[in-house]
Amino acid sequence: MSSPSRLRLGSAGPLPAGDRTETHPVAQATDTGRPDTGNQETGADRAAGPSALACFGDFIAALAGRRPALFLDYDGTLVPLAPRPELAVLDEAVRGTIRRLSALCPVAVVSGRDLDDVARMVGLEGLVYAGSHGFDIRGPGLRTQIGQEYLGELEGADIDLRARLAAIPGTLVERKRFAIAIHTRQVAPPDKPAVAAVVRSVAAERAQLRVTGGKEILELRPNLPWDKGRAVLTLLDALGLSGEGTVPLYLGDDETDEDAFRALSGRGFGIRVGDDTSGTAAQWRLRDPAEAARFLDRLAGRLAGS
Ligand SMILES: O=P(O)(O)OC[C@H]1O[C@H](O[C@H]2O[C@H](CO)[C@@H](O)[C@H](O)[C@H]2O)[C@H](O)[C@@H](O)[C@@H]1O
Repeated sequence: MSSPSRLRLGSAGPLPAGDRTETHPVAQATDTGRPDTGNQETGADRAAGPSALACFGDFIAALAGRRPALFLDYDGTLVPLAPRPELAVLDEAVRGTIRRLSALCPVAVVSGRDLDDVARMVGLEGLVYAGSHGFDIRGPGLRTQIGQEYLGELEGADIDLRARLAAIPGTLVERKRFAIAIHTRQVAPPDKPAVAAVVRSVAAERAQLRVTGGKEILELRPNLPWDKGRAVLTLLDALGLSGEGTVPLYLGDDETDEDAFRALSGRGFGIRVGDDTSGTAAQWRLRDPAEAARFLDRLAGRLAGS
């Protein structure tokens, strides 16, 4: 993505209303390109929105000739979830697909991970990366950080959390520049409520921070009206991608990605990755990161041919 040099907090304005205005064709495997025989739809599946892979032709039709701007979540979307963050390594083939896509359309990676961490895991130059759930953004000619005045509070909370969680086996505290993740994936089920209680207690003592959730994770982040949705809307404006010729696509698997799905409602398309798509604001779905990889590969092929 080419980019201007400055972004400011609030430049995205308030989130759009949560109503969904798009209508979508009934899920049918109508793609005239490569048929995808492994993704048969069932009525139950369809309730969550059509598969962007099984219904690839419909998906392409919904773009209506507009150029996509691609926003990609990392964990659970580009890579399967792993027992620990450092084990969620991007497959080389997927890296190649993202590289190919970045030559065909704007691509940004929007992650809960620390900015440097996700940029290293993806390992591609020239993309826009938004780390710490959009609080920390970097791209070619582009740099912005939201909530620097909260860093002291985060530092204090990090120290408190580590001290108070040390006695609970399996707890992992991951410090990102603008957030702290407390992982419970390795914690014994009976101990998980105790971890949550500590996190909520630390947050209650620090009004500058708020708690958000995710898959086997609790996070503390600056108590600001900022999230992945606001970050994506701001990026669209800042990168000159707000015109009618561009359609933003956001792939994500988790509750923090729902902020982006809601923000893009009426303006682009959300694609929820994962089995459980109940309650999502996304209009499309993909079963898992493997399907997401196949979808992205197919999208690259289609964009290269068009
Ligand atoms: O926005 P994302 O890119 O999806 O990042 C969300 C969080 O992802 C990571 O945690 C998750 O993935 C881990 C590795 O697979 C898994 O062990 C953990 O249970 C998941 O919650 C990352 O470590 C966090 O910092 C991100 O906020």
